[in-house]
Amino acid sequence: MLQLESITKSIREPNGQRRLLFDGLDLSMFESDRSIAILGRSGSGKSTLLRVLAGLDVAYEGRYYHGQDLVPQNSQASADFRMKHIGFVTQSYDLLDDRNVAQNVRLGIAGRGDKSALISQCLAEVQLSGFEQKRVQHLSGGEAQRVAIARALAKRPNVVLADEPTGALDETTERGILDLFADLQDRGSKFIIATHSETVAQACDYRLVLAGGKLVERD
Ligand SMILES: Nc1ncnc2c1ncn2[C@@H]1O[C@H](COP(=O)(O)OP(=O)(O)OP(=O)(O)O)[C@@H](O)[C@H]1O
Repeated sequence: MLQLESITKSIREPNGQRRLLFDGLDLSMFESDRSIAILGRSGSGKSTLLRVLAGLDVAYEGRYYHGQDLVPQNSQASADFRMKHIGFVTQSYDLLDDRNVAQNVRLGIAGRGDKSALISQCLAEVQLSGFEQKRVQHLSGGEAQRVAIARALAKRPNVVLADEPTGALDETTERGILDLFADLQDRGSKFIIATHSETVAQACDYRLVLAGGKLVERD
């Protein structure tokens, strides 16, 4: 369903030298896969990999397929691809402070018109019914995380990418988010999660480690 083939990407270090971040990296997520954890030490490229998968970073060599289609490597076409197929929960949630919860979830839905029923349904899915009018700066970390997830789910994406989704949360809240992910997977959503958390990794079907510019399987 998603396939990265021989992805190569280099970055420029602060000292001006180029470093090979991805060195012929391959990744396959099949229709039957529910969740993949991407592990690896800090700086190994996990967030960059998610940005490539989201079509946000198109500066790479190699091929990225979504189904039979090659994912485009120009910004406008890859933005269309992302809007259609990918839900992205970033490390910092990226909620807009000057809008309420419903308006933030609305940002994840394409097209015009009243989407309030869909917004309420998405909020119900993350156990935030009734939060529509709440200002985002009044949310707890766990609630903000769930609004970011609701926004990612609103377009009914093929895949949800989550970057360190429980990094700033306590253990109980982390458990709640993982239960929510499991529930969403039961209902057909697929997840690729970059994480340092062993708890999150163990909750995923597959664990891959990003090291030396490639993904290798871990038990
Ligand atoms: N656009 C860019 N230009 C230059 N360097 C970049 C760019 N994007 C990322 N990097 C560098 O690439 C390396 C990988 O960064 P990335 O954030 O993907 O790592 P990570 O594995 O997610 O790290 P962490 O676990 O700390 O979040 C880092 O050294 C980072 O500074």
